[in-house]
Amino acid sequence: MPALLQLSQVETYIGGSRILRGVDLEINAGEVVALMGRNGVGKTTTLKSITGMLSIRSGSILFDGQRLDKMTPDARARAGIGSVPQGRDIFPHLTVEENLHVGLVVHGRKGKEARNALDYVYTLFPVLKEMLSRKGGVLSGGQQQQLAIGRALLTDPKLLILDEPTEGIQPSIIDHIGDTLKKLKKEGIPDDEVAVENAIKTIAKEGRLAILLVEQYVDFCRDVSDRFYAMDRGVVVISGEIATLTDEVVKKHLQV
Ligand SMILES: Nc1ncnc2c1ncn2[C@@H]1O[C@H](COP(=O)(O)OP(=O)(O)OP(=O)(O)O)[C@@H](O)[C@H]1O
Repeated sequence: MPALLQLSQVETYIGGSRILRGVDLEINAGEVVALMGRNGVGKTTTLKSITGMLSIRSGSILFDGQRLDKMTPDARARAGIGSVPQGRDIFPHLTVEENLHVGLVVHGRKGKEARNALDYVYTLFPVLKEMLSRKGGVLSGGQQQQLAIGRALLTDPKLLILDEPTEGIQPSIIDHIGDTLKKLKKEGIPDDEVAVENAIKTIAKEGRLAILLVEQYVDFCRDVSDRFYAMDRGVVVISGEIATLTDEVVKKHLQV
């Protein structure tokens, strides 16, 4: 079967600088793939090249048999690319319910189909159902992340793109390495992060959509992903099954 998403030799420029220098990456239907790498290597640029926030200069992006890189961002979303950008992008002055409805309205989902889609989101993120009338802006970082993922799911994507889903949930996790990480892990991680992690696992198990996530937190990636790609200076330097993401690989390609 051909891959759901296939980037071939993608080059993307920002303001005259060649940021992506020939990225090759594939995602199969139902797969969870982690895109990793140190700061500034081009992970977000890769995601933006897929969603259409940035145009590619050369190479190609195929999605579900279509040439994605020729399409507008809107058309890409309609083709089945759902995205939660860094910073989450929820509407702070709209309620949780209104934020979710934006996802439905944009994709013209109504009636029973809309209700079923909402029920699925509430099953994944029960906290959202309890907070329907709250304003998005007053939710915690982790709740906002759940809302943003929930809203993206309502567009019925075939591929969900998440840029740093644990960011803002527990900043210390990103800052600390080694022992601190292990200690944090042993003592348990907060509910919000567990909710996001469990949701990704549930989605993965059901195989109803594929997920591409950019994530700095290696343990989180090991937990939820099937495969990984690591980038350095605008290209993929190593990729493979998540079991091959050894500490050695992490040290060589991911640690600062
Ligand atoms: N608007 C911009 N103008 C100029 N350079 C930019 C711009 N946005 C990003 N860059 C540069 O492009 C490179 C890749 O950035 P990108 O955001 O893709 O990296 P990243 O791997 O996602 O890193 P991070 O983890 O820090 O988000 C960086 O060197 C960055 O400085």
